[in-house]
Amino acid sequence: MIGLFTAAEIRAAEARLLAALPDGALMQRAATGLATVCLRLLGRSYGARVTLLVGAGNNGGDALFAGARLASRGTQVTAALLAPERAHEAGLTAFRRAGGRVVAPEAAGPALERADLVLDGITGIGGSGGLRPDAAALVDRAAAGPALMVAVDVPSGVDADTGAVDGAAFAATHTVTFGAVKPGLVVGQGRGHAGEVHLIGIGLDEHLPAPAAWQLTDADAAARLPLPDADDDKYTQGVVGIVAGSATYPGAGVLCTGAALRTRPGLVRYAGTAADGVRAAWPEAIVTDGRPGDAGRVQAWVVGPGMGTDDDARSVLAEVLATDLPVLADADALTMLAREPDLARNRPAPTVLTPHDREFARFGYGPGSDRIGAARRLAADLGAVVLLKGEATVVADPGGTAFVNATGTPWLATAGTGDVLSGITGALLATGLPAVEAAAVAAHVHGRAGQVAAARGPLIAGDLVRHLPEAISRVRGVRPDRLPDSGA
Ligand SMILES: NC(=O)C1=CN([C@@H]2O[C@H](COP(=O)(O)OP(=O)(O)OC[C@H]3O[C@@H](n4cnc5c(N)ncnc54)[C@H](OP(=O)(O)O)[C@@H]3O)[C@@H](O)[C@H]2O)[C@@H](O)CC1
Ligand SMILES: [K+]
Repeated sequence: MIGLFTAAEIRAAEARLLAALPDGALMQRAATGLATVCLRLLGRSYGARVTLLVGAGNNGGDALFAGARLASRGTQVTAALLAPERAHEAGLTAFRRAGGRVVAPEAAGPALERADLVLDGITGIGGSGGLRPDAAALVDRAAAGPALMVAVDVPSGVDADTGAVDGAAFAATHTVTFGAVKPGLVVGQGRGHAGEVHLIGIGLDEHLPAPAAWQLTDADAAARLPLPDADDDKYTQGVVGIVAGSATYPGAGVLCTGAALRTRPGLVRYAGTAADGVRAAWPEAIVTDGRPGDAGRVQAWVVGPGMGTDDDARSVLAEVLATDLPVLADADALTMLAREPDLARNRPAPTVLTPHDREFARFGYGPGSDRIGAARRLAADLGAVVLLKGEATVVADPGGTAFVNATGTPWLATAGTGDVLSGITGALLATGLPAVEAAAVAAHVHGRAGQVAAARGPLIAGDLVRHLPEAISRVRGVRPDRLPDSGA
């Protein structure tokens, strides 16, 4: 798992490390790693053109030292200094000594128009709020040019902790970040501004606290996806119950049940008024048009997608939440829970809520630009796991542990994809995974399914269900055309 660390946590760790190192050593580590990534991206040093945007802090110092390294290898490097009298002194000396050229921001136009790569060293973890006008103007000019855009540590104008962008910000294609990945690089608007993130180790790890926020890799997700073994039967691999869809709108029931089936628990039961549609689509499911209590034993429930919000729906929701089983509540169930949050508050078994922004807002919290903070707050309030959907979906548990999903794609923003996510999550809850992990792994797999489906063309929700087996195999690192014979 990849730990995500706030600016305050990084500063505290840096302070401990700095005390043990000679002056400037840490910045040299950062600048060396930064110059190495730039050279790799440029593909050459001699004859390449690089322009630095340099602020008055240590972020500018990193850029100047990296610029010095590039200049000494034959790259033409120009630095636009936003505050010449306050630029990092040792960095500027090294830069000039290596043959770097310095210009005022107003005179940076030609250097930006000709640059192969622009290095953004305006602000890093010390930045706050929207970029000031002079910095914003420089960033705008850089964006108009043809260069590869590389951010130093954090794209300037992006909040390192939350990913919030309040005004102008550097839109990077690559971000070279030091010591640890910051949440703001992977969540909210920051994710889109950071581009590909390159982590440079500077020896911080042993000084960092235990992370409160994580990103899963494929290997982390794969380790949590159960594989059947010789002793398993259909009841030992998890039985999930689905309450979704209606007689008039069976679609949500069909998608949710299909997604649960294709996540491969032992058994999927369906209870609800979309029974005919679900039965026709999925002969593998055990279907009743009765109430959840008529469905037979399950180990987790999914309730909500397309079920409506009338009195019947409310009483079915209450019945499911009154069980001592894990429950995933989505869509119409969230609308009802926003009115009556006590139904979900502090149940004896885990509850997972999966709102998108508008559903989240009905609980009265925003979510605003701090998506991790918002998910944590609602989770703590309700004593439930909250999965806040987005391009980078956030999962938080009541204790504050959070996961930011890395596999999202904008193609997932279409009708029915939420029903699919609910089915996947419910199936994983039924296998006994801790609820916060079930939700995080489900978001990961759902995103991979989106990527697999989108690679074939514009996707609809049913494509996600069809491609789930391939997505799960890919997460496991198995190429679908090289799957071993079953039983091998
Ligand atoms: N500690 C270490 O050893 C190591 C640290 N490292 C590096 O240091 C970075 C942190 O450096 P830092 O603390 O100096 O802050 P930094 O990110 O340069 O920002 C301060 C500057 O931003 C400016 N500014 C602020 N808001 C602004 C706005 N809205 N719009 C415009 N400007 C704004 C602010 O202006 P001022 O308020 O002073 O006028 C000041 O000039 C870190 O991200 C990493 O890159 C690495 O080398 C590893 C070793
Ligand atoms: K920066």
